[in-house]
Amino acid sequence: MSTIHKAACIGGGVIGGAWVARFALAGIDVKIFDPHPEAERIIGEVMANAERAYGMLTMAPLPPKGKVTFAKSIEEAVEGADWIQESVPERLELKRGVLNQIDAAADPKALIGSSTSGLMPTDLQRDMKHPERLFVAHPYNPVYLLPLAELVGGQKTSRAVLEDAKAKLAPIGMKGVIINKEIEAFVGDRLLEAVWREGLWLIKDDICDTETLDDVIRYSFGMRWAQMGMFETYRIAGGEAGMRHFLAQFGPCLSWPWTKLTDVVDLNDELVAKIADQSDAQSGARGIRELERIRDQNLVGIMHALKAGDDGKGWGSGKLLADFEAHLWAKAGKAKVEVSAAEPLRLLDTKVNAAWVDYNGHMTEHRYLQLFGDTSDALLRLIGVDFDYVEAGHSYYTVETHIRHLGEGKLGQALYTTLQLLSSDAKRLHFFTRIHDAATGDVIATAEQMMVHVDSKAGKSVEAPAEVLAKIKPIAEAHATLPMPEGAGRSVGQKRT
Ligand SMILES: NC(=O)C1=CN([C@@H]2O[C@H](COP(=O)(O)OP(=O)(O)OC[C@H]3O[C@@H](n4cnc5c(N)ncnc54)[C@H](O)[C@@H]3O)[C@@H](O)[C@H]2O)C=CC1
Ligand SMILES: C[N+](C)(C)CC(=O)CC(=O)[O-]
Repeated sequence: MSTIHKAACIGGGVIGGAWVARFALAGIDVKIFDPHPEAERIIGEVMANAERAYGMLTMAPLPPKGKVTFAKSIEEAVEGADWIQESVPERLELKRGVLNQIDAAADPKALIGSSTSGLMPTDLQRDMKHPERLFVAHPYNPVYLLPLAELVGGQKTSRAVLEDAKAKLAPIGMKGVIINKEIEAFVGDRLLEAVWREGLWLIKDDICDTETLDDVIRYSFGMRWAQMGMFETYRIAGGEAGMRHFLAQFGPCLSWPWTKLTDVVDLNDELVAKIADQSDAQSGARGIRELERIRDQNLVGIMHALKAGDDGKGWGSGKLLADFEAHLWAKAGKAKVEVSAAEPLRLLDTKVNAAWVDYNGHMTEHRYLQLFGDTSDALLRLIGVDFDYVEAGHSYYTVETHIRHLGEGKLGQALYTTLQLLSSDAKRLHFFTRIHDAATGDVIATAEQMMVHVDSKAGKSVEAPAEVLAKIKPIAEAHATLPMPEGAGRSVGQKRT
């Protein structure tokens, strides 16, 4: 698999800082050059929000975080890098100067991506000595969560470079889409600019205020667009006759006065003040980092929902997340778990993250089940029941769970889980899992569970194969000597009088 070994980020503002987080959280060392006097603080804050978001996004084993260092010059930053991402302000002359400097100092084989939102790559690469490796890699904010990068080549960009860039983005959880032809603002910003322009008119003409306009988006088509794009959505809107009927019905609207798109609004001081004041009234009570955290948590929730889409196969960005997680599990290899007769298996280490906390201010009940499920998944991987095994048509299904809540999990609290095998046979695994407070070792919850080995295609229980049973045997033998856990075999309730 084609991978990035070392990255350089030139410019570490809103977008550059989030590229740094994307690279570092994928385990890639990053060197940054940004002359801003507060660059380290700003990137540190973006990094903290990104780490918080990844804590919510996935339980898959992220690689050790890449080293993030600051260079004193472009030359120092790009030394040894095989992917260099330019994210300086959107001014052609400035970008050209920076890209020429990168080009002169970098390894000639290093890929150079520009974050530009709309400048043509042909214009950017004009004076470069190795222009074939320059392309636009246009991301979306926040880069560490939104997976898309539009890959756009200029006249001198090699097609192989675009393909290589696309391949190198996959292992960091991103989807590179190669755009056929260069055009200002590419595809995404062409669409966004159209909506933005129309929005400015609606505010200027007092049709609505910024809050109403945002509500119209987020309670309606904004939700649709997260899961299907424009054409698939409108195909459904055409009813059983699909897109042809949709076009026949709504095509005539194109000639109605529904849009002012051909007129550009005059963004004068008066309109700027009007929009800024309305935006302050709408969102000014919260700081930008707080808004970022709210946005990130919502985006994570959307991706989780989409991961379960299409009957669990995953859909759109959720399917991409599932693929990324499978890649992380495969890369991490088999976890080294100590099988001992002295204690249960320690299978999972985690922290209570913000999305797990409910209105009572502590970890909400279904997150306990999630941790118990993640722990039993870790047991299954240990005995060879991994993604390939499940794909081939067999698995273990949970048939019974009894959870006891003995303490609280608070935001940020470090936890670990342990699992004791109580009994097993050719079909069944019966085990007892504890969630511990990592600081004290105290048990805050337990679950007793039974799993049955199944032929998932036939939909019936069957005996596990010899190689799986052979891996269960040493665990069963070791755990046979452990005392029966307090609480095992309990049922819910009190005696009826
Ligand atoms: N903000 C957004 O939503 C998006 C922005 N982009 C693109 O990303 C690029 C950067 O935009 P933002 O991050 O929003 O701007 P920004 O203003 O937040 O950051 C730009 C950074 O570049 C630094 N810088 C200025 N001159 C430099 C130089 N000579 N060498 C190194 N660093 C230098 C600045 O100190 C600043 O930290 C632009 O091309 C923009 O079009 C792309 C997608 C979304
Ligand atoms: C406003 N913008 C043109 C810089 C936006 C983008 O380029 C993409 C995004 O994140 O919306």
